[in-house]
Amino acid sequence: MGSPIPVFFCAGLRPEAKGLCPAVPAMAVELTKKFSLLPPGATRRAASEENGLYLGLGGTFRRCFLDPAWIALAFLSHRVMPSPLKFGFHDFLNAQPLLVPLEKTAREAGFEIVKDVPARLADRLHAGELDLAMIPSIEYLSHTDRYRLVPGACIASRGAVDTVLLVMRGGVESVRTVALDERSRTSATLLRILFEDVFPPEVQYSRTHPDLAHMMRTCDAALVIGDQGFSARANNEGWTVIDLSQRWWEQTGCAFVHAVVAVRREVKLTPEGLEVIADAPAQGRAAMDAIVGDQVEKTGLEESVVRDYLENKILYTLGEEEVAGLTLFRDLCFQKNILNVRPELEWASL
Ligand SMILES: C=C(O[C@@H]1C=C(C(=O)O)C=C[C@H]1O)C(=O)O
Repeated sequence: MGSPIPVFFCAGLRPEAKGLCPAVPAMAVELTKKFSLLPPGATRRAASEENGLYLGLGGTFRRCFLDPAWIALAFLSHRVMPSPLKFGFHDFLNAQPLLVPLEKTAREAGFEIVKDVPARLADRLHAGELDLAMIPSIEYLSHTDRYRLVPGACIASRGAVDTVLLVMRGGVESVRTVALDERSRTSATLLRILFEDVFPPEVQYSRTHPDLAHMMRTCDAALVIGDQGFSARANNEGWTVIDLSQRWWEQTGCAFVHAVVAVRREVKLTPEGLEVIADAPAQGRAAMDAIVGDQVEKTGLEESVVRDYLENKILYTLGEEEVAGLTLFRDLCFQKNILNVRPELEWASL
């Protein structure tokens, strides 16, 4: 039977929904919300039945049939079925091996995927508009009082990542202005950690739209992340390009964790929810050929580039080495007064 039942139940047991009733706006809203849990076709099935009760659908009511046996089942499933949790995720190329499997399993795990760029996801999670999200790791570290870390999945790298790039017109000593990709929080912080003592002290930072040509016209250097990183190397006008993850690796010998899944402390994850997140890296690996094929078509990049990036450059499992890298990043942020406390990493559990 599955998830359609609660909707029938809601409609059926409300006195105002019985018979050929007029639309009751409040009820329509409630039912419409529940529809996000319905598998495709359920509403059509409901609407095509004869001789029954009326079901709210997008502000109107349609006739549907209600079997008494469904009522009992519906009663039980209705009681245990929560509204979907809003799960924010960025849509960069690097996220696809997690996003593709998560989008497949989201509904049954009780998630609704919401896409945005990393910095906006962080703001939306902070505002309570999202329940959990893949956010820049510095955002998790800055708000450990409000979030817990979800085990299993992350966006990390060990050595060159190819897409977190500092682009400079001249040498580091001549950098006075740096344009920061406005979608980034972690890499902007990593730049400070790696280059604060190397850039001249008067260096000024500004957040801008990630258009490298414009950034380089208006500033001496630019920080770009995500898919724009690929064009930064291709359209290089004699600029110096430094891979920040490679630099981090050379200086620390540690993995770097760019983004993590954080859940608001007041949000309870279900065992299924935790499981699909922890399982996403393996599911992504299993579906890699199809993901690479789709992304080659979507991005126009060479297959070898996409495959190397997704299979070798980006790491998706939040394992021990990634946690060690995240912990070191936290400690350095604390030393540099970017964090004013040195927070413990606290995990989301059942
Ligand atoms: C590796 C990358 O990591 C990204 C860097 C982020 C940041 O700087 O805040 C956020 C999400 C990550 O996906 C990349 O986008 O190239």
